[in-house]
Amino acid sequence: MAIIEIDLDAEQAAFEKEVAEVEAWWKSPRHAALRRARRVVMLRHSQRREYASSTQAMKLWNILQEHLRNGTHELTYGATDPVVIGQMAKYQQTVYVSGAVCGTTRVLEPGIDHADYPWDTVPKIIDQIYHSQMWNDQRQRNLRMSRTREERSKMPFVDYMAPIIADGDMGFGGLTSTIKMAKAFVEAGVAMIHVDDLASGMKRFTIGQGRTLVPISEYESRLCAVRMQFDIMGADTMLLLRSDCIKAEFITSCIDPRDHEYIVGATAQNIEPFTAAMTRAIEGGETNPVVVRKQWAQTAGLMTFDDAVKSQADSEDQYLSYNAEISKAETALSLAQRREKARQALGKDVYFDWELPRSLQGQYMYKWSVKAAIERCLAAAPFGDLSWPRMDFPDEKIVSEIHNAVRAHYPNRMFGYGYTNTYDWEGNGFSLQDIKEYPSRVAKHGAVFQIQPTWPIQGFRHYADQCCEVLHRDGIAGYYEEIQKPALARPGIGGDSTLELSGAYLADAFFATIGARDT
Ligand SMILES: C[C@](O)(C(=O)O)[C@H](CC(=O)O)C(=O)O
Repeated sequence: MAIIEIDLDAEQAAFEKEVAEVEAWWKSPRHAALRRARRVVMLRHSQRREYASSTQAMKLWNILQEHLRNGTHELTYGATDPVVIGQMAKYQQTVYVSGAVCGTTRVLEPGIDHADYPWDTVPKIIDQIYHSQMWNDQRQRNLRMSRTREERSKMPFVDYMAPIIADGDMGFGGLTSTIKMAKAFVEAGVAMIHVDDLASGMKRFTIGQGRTLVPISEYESRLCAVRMQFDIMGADTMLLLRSDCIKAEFITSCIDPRDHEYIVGATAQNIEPFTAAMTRAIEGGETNPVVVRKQWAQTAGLMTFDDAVKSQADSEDQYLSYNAEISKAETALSLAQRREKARQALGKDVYFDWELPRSLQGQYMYKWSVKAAIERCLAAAPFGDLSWPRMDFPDEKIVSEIHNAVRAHYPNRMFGYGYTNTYDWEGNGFSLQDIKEYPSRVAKHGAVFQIQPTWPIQGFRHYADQCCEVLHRDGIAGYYEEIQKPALARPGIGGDSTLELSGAYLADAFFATIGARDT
């Protein structure tokens, strides 16, 4: 370590110059001047780096802006395998990396999408994918430039440098983990990540329990942490603001008044807390909270406070007067403020207790609504580039309602949209033609980036089953007949392109360039 004489004026001048550069950088259309340039520059180290993440983010930004202008959309798969991603580059403009897929297939201890995998799992996969993209790009360039112009005119040029969009889940716990995750993603070359408002480790798919949200304030802190880290690195990396409000059933805390309108309480008097019922049920051998809650709810009179006012008002006019009062509020009213307004309108206290339904883990019950989803999208909007009110069922009406409400404040807002493996198209009355039209319809509402994220689980299982059955049933002849021959016959898969795709000639090119004679 060298202790050196420093010119304080020069140090100050360099610092002020960098602050001015950051403020100028943030004047671009993509940046809301939400962050504090001086604090950000104070958090930077002295060696500035350029990141591929910025290059890929601007490439993605331009792709999505083009779709926004044209009312079209990018629809891509989740994927983690470099061979698969090499093929996707022929058809899709981007690559998505799913947390559920990584948490199931790329970790020592698999687990489906409780997001309980290590925070650096997905960034490391992005790093591997980005390196494979660069290798494909290098391989292709060497092959093309070893051919004549005439030959090249007949060779398809594949843009392997597809921007990668990654699942940052809920940021993996504390804000320092979120910051480290964001840094690792930028260093790996990601173009965009999404971070959501879910609680860590609270997804209980197997028992059918709904998702658990964190308070809006915690969600904002997560997003601010990610944006701050991008700014510290001077990276143009994009942030997709995901909210899982739709179909959420719980929230971890009532600390933020903006959530109070949606927290559910008991209105029946003299009932025992859910935790007492649950503890007794466990002692009796029933451990599924969904079963116990269903039974307990029958006598609890569960509803939001506003609904409790409506049910306990002595007249429609009393409730209308309450509703008129709360509708006038400029900011979200806390439960205490709602209680006061109800007391004035009804002339009595409204019985409502949101502590009674709390789970053994302390979660409050939550009643989602389109209004709640809109408010969360609006709270998050200043921190990122696209919004994604995640839903796992097709409903263009909800999409348009939320997107239009957000665009009333952010006119050119772009949106993400995800399809899950269990999308119940038929159950929602969709014909095949409706399904064909749906992505373009939601694109017209700004959903320019759409994903089928868990294809590597459903699709791979499907085709792996087919291939394994062929080998099991017909041996290598079956492999030859049903897989090898069709693959070799397919352009860009087999034949001499197998050699090209393998890139074996690249090593020859290295040796030829080195001039090595002993190979
Ligand atoms: C997109 C997602 O976060 C993922 O991990 O791929 C999942 C996918 C799924 O559950 O089908 C999600 O939408 O929550």
